[in-house]
Amino acid sequence: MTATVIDGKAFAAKVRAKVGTHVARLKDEHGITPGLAVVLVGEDPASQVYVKMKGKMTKEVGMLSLEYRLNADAAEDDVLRLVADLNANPEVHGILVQLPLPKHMEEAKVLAAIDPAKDVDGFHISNVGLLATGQKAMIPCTPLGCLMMLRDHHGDLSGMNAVVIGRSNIVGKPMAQLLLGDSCTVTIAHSRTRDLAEVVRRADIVVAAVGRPRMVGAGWIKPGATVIDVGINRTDDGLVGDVDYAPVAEVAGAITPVPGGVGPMTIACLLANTVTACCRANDLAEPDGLTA
Ligand SMILES: NC(=O)C1=CN([C@@H]2O[C@H](COP(=O)(O)OP(=O)(O)OC[C@H]3O[C@@H](n4cnc5c(N)ncnc54)[C@H](OP(=O)(O)O)[C@@H]3O)[C@@H](O)[C@H]2O)C=CC1
Ligand SMILES: Nc1nc(=O)c2c([nH]1)NC[C@@H]1CN(c3ccc(C(=O)N[C@@H](CCC(=O)O)C(=O)O)cc3)C=[N+]21
Repeated sequence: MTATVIDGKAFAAKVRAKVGTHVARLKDEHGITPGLAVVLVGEDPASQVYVKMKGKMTKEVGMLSLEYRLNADAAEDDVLRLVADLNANPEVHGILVQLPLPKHMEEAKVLAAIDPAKDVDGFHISNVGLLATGQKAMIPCTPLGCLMMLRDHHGDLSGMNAVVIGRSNIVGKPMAQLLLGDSCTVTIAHSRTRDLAEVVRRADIVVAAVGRPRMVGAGWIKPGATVIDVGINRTDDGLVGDVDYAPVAEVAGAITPVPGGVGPMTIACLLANTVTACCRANDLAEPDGLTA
């Protein structure tokens, strides 16, 4: 048996098309162009690639794309001032500060400075708290993209056993919250988890967000389980996920590839969140199916 490949690239294109339709409607009917501002501090090559991809796709769906680049040795205050300007700028509906920030900056402080209504990453503690209490929030893009693919593949997720490997604030924890919100029985595993293989073998849904190339092997997977690979690891063999793809695909029921899985969905969800933020800011109806 070979797993169904969940084509994140194709799914992301559909999400972006839907976003584009709404952007056109906001322009035609309300004279509003949703705007996304991306802030990049420093010259990390991977971050530069993502920021470039984000800018290109933002423009493709008809939104305003603003990019701000600061030197790696910029002061934290420079970033805070820029964020304050963007908070006050009516053309900007979404603000993303690319992570990680240089070590001399306090990430939590910078994230807390972003207007929660413009926090399209969903990293502000207000949005984290709203998600945790089941209220309307901005949802982090990577977990949102994973949830969309899972709902599309399974329909109802209620009662399924989900294991999330990784407990970061940007992927693991919000992913677990979303799965709980869809009534999964959720386990969060991390570096101190005992007998990870045995924990993962109980899962109907596995989300791997670790950052260790090909860590999740075929022997960990319950036959027929759905495997979502969030990992992006650059190795000598090129870009690989946290899942040992070929052997796992022999056991799993469905699997996302790397590249072409979660990554493109992350960017599509960023655009979706920007439209959602723009609609909320203007008291307009939100498009269906673009948030959790
Ligand atoms: N496709 C996309 O759009 C995105 C992809 N990514 C990728 O996803 C991966 C995870 O990212 P992120 O959450 O930011 O990473 P972090 O490094 O912040 O978190 C990694 C998590 O994995 C856990 N972990 C590390 N080693 C092990 C192990 N041996 N066994 C079990 N758990 C372990 C850590 O546990 P502990 O907490 O105990 O240290 C931690 O909770 C990376 O490859 C990253 O590049 C990230 C964001 C977006
Ligand atoms: N504030 C903030 N928000 C983020 O969402 C954020 C961030 N900081 N810092 C870095 C991580 C990483 N991330 C990715 C986005 C797209 C792909 C993506 O599209 N990947 C392609 C491959 C691209 C390639 O070849 O490198 C794919 O998987 O098919 C990957 C990773 C967002 N992140």
